[in-house]
Formats: sequence, C-alpha cells, structure tokens
Amino acid sequence: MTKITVKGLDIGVGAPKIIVPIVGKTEQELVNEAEFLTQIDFDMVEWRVDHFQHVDDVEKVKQTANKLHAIIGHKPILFTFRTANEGGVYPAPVEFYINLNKQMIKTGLIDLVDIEVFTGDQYVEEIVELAHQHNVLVIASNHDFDKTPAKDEIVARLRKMQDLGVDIPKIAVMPRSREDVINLLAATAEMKDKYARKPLITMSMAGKGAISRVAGETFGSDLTFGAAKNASAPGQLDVKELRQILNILHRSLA
Ligand SMILES: O=C1C[C@@](O)(C(=O)O)C[C@@H](O)[C@@H]1O
Repeated sequence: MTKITVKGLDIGVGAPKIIVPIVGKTEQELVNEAEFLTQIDFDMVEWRVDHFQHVDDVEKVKQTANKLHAIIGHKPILFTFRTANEGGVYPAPVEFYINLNKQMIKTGLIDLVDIEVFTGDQYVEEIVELAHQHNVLVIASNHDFDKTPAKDEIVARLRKMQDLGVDIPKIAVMPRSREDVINLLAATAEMKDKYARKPLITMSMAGKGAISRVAGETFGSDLTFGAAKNASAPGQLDVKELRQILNILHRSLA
C-alpha cells in the first residue's frame, strides 16, 4: 500500500493528483496567484519560494506564507526552495537552504517540504526527522535540466531517496531523444513495481517529455505538475487540460 493522505487528498491511488506552482516575485503577485487558484480545479499548491524577492528574509517568508495559507490553506501546501544548481533562480549557500526549510517546517503553515537529495544524506535525514515531528511530509527531489540519466541510475536515485526516509521521491529529467522519455517511464514502472513503498513523482521535461506528465497512472507517477498562470518548468500543461486528460486516461484504465 503506497497511499498517503494529506488534508483529505489521497496520493497514490487513482488518477495522478495535480500540483500547481506559484512563482510570484512579490507578495502581491503571490496573493494574486493564490486567489486565482481558488477558482480552478487542482489538488496541491507548490510555493516556489526561490522566485520570491524577500527569500533572504525568513520573517518576510513566514508573513507571506501566512497570507497564502489564509487563501489556499484548505489545500495541501508544498514549500519548495529550488536551488540554483537544480534549476532554481536564487543562488544560496547550503546553510541558508537548510535553515529556511527548517524554519518553515516549524510554522504549521506548510504541509509538505521539498528537499533536494544531493544536498547530502545527513541534511536530508535531519529535515525528515524535523518535518515528521511537525506533521510535515517530505518530498526528496532531483533535477537534471541537461539530460536523462540511464534507467538504472534513475531507479537508484529514487531508491536512495526512499531509503533516506522521505515520504515521496521525485525526479525530473530532460530528454534529448525519444529513448530518454521511454527510459524515464521504464524507470518509473520498475521503481513502482519492484521497490516503491511510497508514492512517486517522475517527469521528463519539455515538450518531448510532456507525455510523462499525463501517463502517471499507467507508469507509476502519483503526482504531476500543471501550470495555472505561470509554469515553473518546461513542458507543464495547462491545469484544466491536464485534468481532462488524466480523467480520460483514468476512465479507460478503470
Ligand atoms: O520538482 C519540480 C518539478 C518541476 O521541475 C517540473 O518539471 O514540473 C517543477 C518544479 O516547480 C517542481 O519543484
């Protein structure tokens, strides 16, 4: 059984659930994005805080999190600082990154936190321990915006994340060929069938990989990112169309 439930959202059963990123630079832009989300059909919001102009000021981050929570706190909130190494916009030392995540875990304003697995095993384990003490789930992530590792390497990274005790392993890779997309899907299916004890998130990015963002129920990815106003990575589909496709595929699989 790989199901996880957060704020009433069942992850790991049925059609993949939709995460919508918000990427505003200012608090007002973020509030606008959050208010827009209240009118649309989605499952979880991801605050990509590395885009926020005051990300270096933890108190301001908390204040803004408070506002976002008041608007969309009825849905699960994923807090993500994407490092510049893995496609984020704000270069920061590891101590900053860990401290920000730890402070936010303690606020009660977030439901999930993203930690990049290559930050280091000890950091990941510290985050997992603290998060679980505060009822926050942990997504471990890895991104390769340049290429797609071999299938066995993708499986090995997902297994490593799971072994570190995280709740949801995630990998996003860039395809250079059709074979790369097939490898990502094959790695997902192998992980799901042979090793996964928890839900997974995998995707092949850009237009070439977009098929992977809709095919999760077939291959084993339990969550998928869709764009409302602004995409946070190449290849994200419009959230409304994404839901339609996921529902169509779900019906044909049922
Ligand atoms: O890790 C991911 C996945 C992602 O990179 C994507 O390709 O949809 C988008 C990011 O915002 C998120 O943190």
